[in-house]
Amino acid sequence: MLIVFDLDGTLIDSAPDINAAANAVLAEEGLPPVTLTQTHSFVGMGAGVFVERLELAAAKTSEPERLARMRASFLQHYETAHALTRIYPGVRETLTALQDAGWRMGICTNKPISPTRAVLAHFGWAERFEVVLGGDSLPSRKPDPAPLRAVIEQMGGGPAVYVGDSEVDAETAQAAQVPFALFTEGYRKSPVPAIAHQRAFDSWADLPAIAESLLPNPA
Ligand SMILES: O=C(O)COP(=O)(O)O
Ligand SMILES: [Mg+2]
Repeated sequence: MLIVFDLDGTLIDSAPDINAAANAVLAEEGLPPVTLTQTHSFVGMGAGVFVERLELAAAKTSEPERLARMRASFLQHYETAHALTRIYPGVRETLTALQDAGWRMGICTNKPISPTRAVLAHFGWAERFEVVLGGDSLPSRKPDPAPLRAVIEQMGGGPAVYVGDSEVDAETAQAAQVPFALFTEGYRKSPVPAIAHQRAFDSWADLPAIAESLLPNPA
């Protein structure tokens, strides 16, 4: 029994730090800041797309040189951006409950792998997840199913469940043919019914039963 998690907006509420890193980059360029709500809407497709969206929102234009500068600076700020990040309520307890119930855990995120590892270490989770793939770990990233498939394969295969907060996660799970549990309190942009999912939840305490229900019935 494998359970694979998305990271930003699913296990952790990292948008306040991403927002602060984004606004530090914008300030360096003499550009106006973006709001936390705007940051929510830019997250999901990895850091490269995030900075593209950021530049366009703040400058209204895209300039290759500025974009390259902003990307490099963003990654630098991102590396240590933990102070405002919080684990969602109930996540720690639920991870322990899942482990006790025999689930093995992995992460499939579009966050670059270096800040991913840094934030996991910050929360004492450096060893918590058996396999962790970031948005730049493979040539493709979500919604391509390859990273999710790779996490499952590297964990040895078998029945798996994916847990995420976004349209991108839903699309990834569907393409990988992995049952999907949608955490509704993250950074999704669409109403819950518009996002393909098998089960939805807003309280982490509900996840163990939901995950169980998503496994294929024993023959
Ligand atoms: O960094 C992003 O764009 C999204 O990260 P996530 O895949 O963990 O939600
Ligand atoms: Mg997410």
